[in-house]
Amino acid sequence: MIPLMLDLTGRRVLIFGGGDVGARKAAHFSHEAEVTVFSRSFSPNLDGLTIRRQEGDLSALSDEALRDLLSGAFLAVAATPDPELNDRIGRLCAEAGVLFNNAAGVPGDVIIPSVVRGNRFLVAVSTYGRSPAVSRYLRMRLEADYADLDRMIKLQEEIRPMLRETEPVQAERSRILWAILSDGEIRVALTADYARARAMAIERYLHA
Ligand SMILES: C[C@@]1(CC(=O)O)c2cc3[nH]c(cc4nc(cc5[nH]c(cc(n2)[C@H]1CCC(=O)O)[C@@](C)(CC(=O)O)[C@@H]5CCC(=O)O)C(CC(=O)O)=C4CCC(=O)O)c(CCC(=O)O)c3CC(=O)O
Ligand SMILES: NC(=O)C1=CN([C@@H]2O[C@H](COP(=O)(O)OP(=O)(O)OC[C@H]3O[C@@H](n4cnc5c(N)ncnc54)[C@H](O)[C@@H]3O)[C@@H](O)[C@H]2O)C=CC1
Repeated sequence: MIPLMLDLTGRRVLIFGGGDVGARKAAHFSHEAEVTVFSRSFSPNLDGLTIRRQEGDLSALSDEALRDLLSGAFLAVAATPDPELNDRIGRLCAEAGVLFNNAAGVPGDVIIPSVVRGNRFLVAVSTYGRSPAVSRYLRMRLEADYADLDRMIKLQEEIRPMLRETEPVQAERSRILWAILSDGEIRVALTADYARARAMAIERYLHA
């Protein structure tokens, strides 16, 4: 498995099965991709999402009809509770060259990770499918322990060009940026008052 960050704007994503799991997978994609959920029934968790719904029974569909559904899709997720049905969708995806994620059955070529997202960063966590609970646990730990991360990135983004003006030696610029990153008092200030943290960083590390 190799991690990638993909821009799915305008790409078609198909979710088969609209239960709570299908809804979570749909939410993973629907803020960017064109998501269609094909299912016999639809979880209330789908209600707030920007998706297309297509109602129907997958077991009644021929391979030909399923291939038609998949045509033009970038990625498909099988999230029905029937592993045989999910695996059949997976085989058709492999034939058609459509990326495939299986919520229950033979793993596809895509894993949906736990995601920590800020305005300025993105972290994705996987356990290779061995323990989704651990992925979730790590996600929650990262969210709790690095609540100031977005602001730290903003601070680094602001300080870097300032440093380029005042400090000609790259190794020294790097050392200063690391010192700001590991300054506990700046980290604490960042959670409460960005301007104060910024002033502290400039005072301590740029005017030294
Ligand atoms: C392989 C994978 C396939 C895929 O890509 O979907 C997969 C598969 C399976 N999950 C199962 C169970 C649970 N999954 C969750 C939650 C999440 N599952 C997610 C991803 C993945 N799940 C992929 C691997 C990710 C990795 O590599 O770590 C997350 C990260 C992302 C998301 O879904 O959005 C999201 C957490 C989001 C977050 O909160 O951050 C919980 C809830 C909980 O933990 O409370 C439970 C119940 C507890 C438990 O069983 O652990 C079962 C057994 C079903 C059964 O027993 O019937 C299977 C099937 C199997 O194992 O065969
Ligand atoms: N990958 C993951 O993250 C997780 C996977 N699972 C597994 O995912 C599966 C789905 O879980 P839930 O969403 O909770 O189940 P659910 O029973 O709530 O929802 C299943 C959905 O699939 C639809 N469906 C079932 N058969 C269909 C068919 N032949 N044609 C059209 N639609 C059909 C149903 O109408 C329903 O909307 C379960 O097997 C579960 O074990 C469970 C937890 C996490």
